[in-house]
Amino acid sequence: MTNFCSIKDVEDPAGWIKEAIELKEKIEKDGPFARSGKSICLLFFNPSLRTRLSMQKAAYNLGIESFVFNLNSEGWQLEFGDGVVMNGNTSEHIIEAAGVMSSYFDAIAVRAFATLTHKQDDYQEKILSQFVKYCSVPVINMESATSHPLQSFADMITIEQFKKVAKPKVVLSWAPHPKALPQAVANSFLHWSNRMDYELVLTHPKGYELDPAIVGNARVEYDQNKAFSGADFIYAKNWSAFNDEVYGQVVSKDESWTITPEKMALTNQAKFMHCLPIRRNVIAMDAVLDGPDSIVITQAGHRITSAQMVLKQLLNIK
Ligand SMILES: NCCC[C@H](NC(=O)CCC(=O)O)C(=O)O
Ligand SMILES: NC(=O)OP(=O)(O)O
Repeated sequence: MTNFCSIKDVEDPAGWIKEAIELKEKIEKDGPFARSGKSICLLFFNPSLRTRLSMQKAAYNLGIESFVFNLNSEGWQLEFGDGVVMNGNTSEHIIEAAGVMSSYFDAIAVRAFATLTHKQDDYQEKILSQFVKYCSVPVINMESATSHPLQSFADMITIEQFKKVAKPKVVLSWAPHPKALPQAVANSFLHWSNRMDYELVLTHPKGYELDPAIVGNARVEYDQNKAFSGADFIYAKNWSAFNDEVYGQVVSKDESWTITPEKMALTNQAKFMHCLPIRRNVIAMDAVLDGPDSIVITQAGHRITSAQMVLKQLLNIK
């Protein structure tokens, strides 16, 4: 594996889940690895709590030094265009920035959210692909325009930990949000769960259809109550519209889609999941988040489990 940018970089997701749990258990038993002499740069164009801290903790557990760089507030404004006359606001080209950082570190991890205004740039992964192109060391996706594989890998580890039947019913449900959010988490969740042996259902209001190529074998059910019936896992997430004419827009804030205890009662005592951060009483009610079936904290804990596996593989840590 040369990069970790999407599920395409992972041949055997089920094998990875197993190995990630073994690695977690080994670290819990034996403590952190000895210093490896390796180092990683965590580059953020957007805010983060879990991704930043879980990557740093995973690096610490593997004896890797991590350096955080909040590029928007602390770095030069980067230029990504080819052949641009740089007499405007951008001070440094990705060509030099990536070249220099590759000479300092053994891997570069990047968080760069979708623009939500330029669909083509977003779905061609304009920013992440430029890092892949110009970095000479592995690149790790810490949530790009269209995917968040570290999150989905953690989500699959969590489902495997909590599932009570061999083939659980897993429901990805849209929920309302005041702001326009990316499709990355939902896309990645579909990428990964399509590779698992799940009964996969996607539910959202009309107008929130996702890329059909990514939806894959998930069954789309526009009636949220029907989707929830008999579910073993409810994964809530908001995303903005994908369709061309309304790309990146909030086309509905329908409050009837908020996850309530009444809706959870339709399920097979489903576990409640969300990638966090979550808007309480908008995405899901307090009673759901504070109830016994919410596993969001364990899920966030597995961000370390997944990050450890990715770093160990990419940096060849023994
Ligand atoms: N990395 C996890 C989610 C990040 C982002 N959420 C957000 O921007 C929420 C912001 C807010 O609630 O104000 C998203 O949906 O892709
Ligand atoms: N779930 C997730 O990626 O959280 P952060 O945005 O806080 O990193």
